[in-house]
Amino acid sequence: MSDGDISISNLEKVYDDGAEKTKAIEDLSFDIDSGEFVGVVGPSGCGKSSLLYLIAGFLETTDGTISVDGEPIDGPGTDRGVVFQDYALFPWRTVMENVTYGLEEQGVSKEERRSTAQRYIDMMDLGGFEDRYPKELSGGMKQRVAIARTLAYDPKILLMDEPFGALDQPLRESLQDQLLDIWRDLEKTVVFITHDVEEAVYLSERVMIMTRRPGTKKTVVPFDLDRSLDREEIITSDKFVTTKNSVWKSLREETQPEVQP
Ligand SMILES: Nc1ncnc2c1ncn2[C@@H]1O[C@H](COP(=O)(O)OP(=O)(O)OP(=O)(O)O)[C@@H](O)[C@H]1O
Repeated sequence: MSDGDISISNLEKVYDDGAEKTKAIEDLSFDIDSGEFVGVVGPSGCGKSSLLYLIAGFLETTDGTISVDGEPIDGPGTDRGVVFQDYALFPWRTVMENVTYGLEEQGVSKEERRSTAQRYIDMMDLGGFEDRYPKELSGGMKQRVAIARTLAYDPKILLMDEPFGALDQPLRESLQDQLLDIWRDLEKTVVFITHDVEEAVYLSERVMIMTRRPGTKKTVVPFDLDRSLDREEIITSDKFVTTKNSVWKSLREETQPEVQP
């Protein structure tokens, strides 16, 4: 049985605010298998966030379809969880109350909510911080709360929009490794947007490079890193370096200003 696969077919997104139309995405087709980790990179403004929010069901497509497990999506659903760069926590709720939020919405009993939330709080190394408020936490901790909150309602698909973009390098690295552990243990499908080519290659099994706006799939680079190795061995391996260079070159073609004749 498929569980968390995504099929995107001839997707188009045009924003129309009445005065102006902006075509953000044009004729994008792409399939993601259940349990796969896919990185998405592309020039600024090429439609990466739009793509993610279309998959999330926050935005309506202008044309084309997005299906999850063969069913066209119809708005947001608990089969898909979104993690934003700016955490989007509820400031008036404690860590525990933030993490139980989705379960409250699902009508889960208080006892079960707390035990489920505790599992993900512990998984994200937040034990002892259950009663803290977001303003009392560092950026890395806030993002761990946001991830725990999303995992708590057990979506099959994690949609991540530059989730580590605001964090410094050591924190980014530790959250990247934590995310890889979660992905392996919980077998989620992950779509991960980033500006950072190294991050995309380190985390993913395939990277989709988008063209400049209107964004579409330029190319997809698949690779197979030896995940039994540690970070340093991976990022210095020939396969990693070659893959990173090929993604970088492809991206650069899209970000360089067009050559005038
Ligand atoms: N609500 C909106 N109304 C009008 N235009 C929009 C809206 N949201 C996004 N756009 C435009 O659509 C295009 C794609 O935006 P989007 O945020 O999806 O790109 P992005 O690749 O995620 O950008 P970045 O890398 O800078 O975050 C941009 O030109 C943007 O200005």
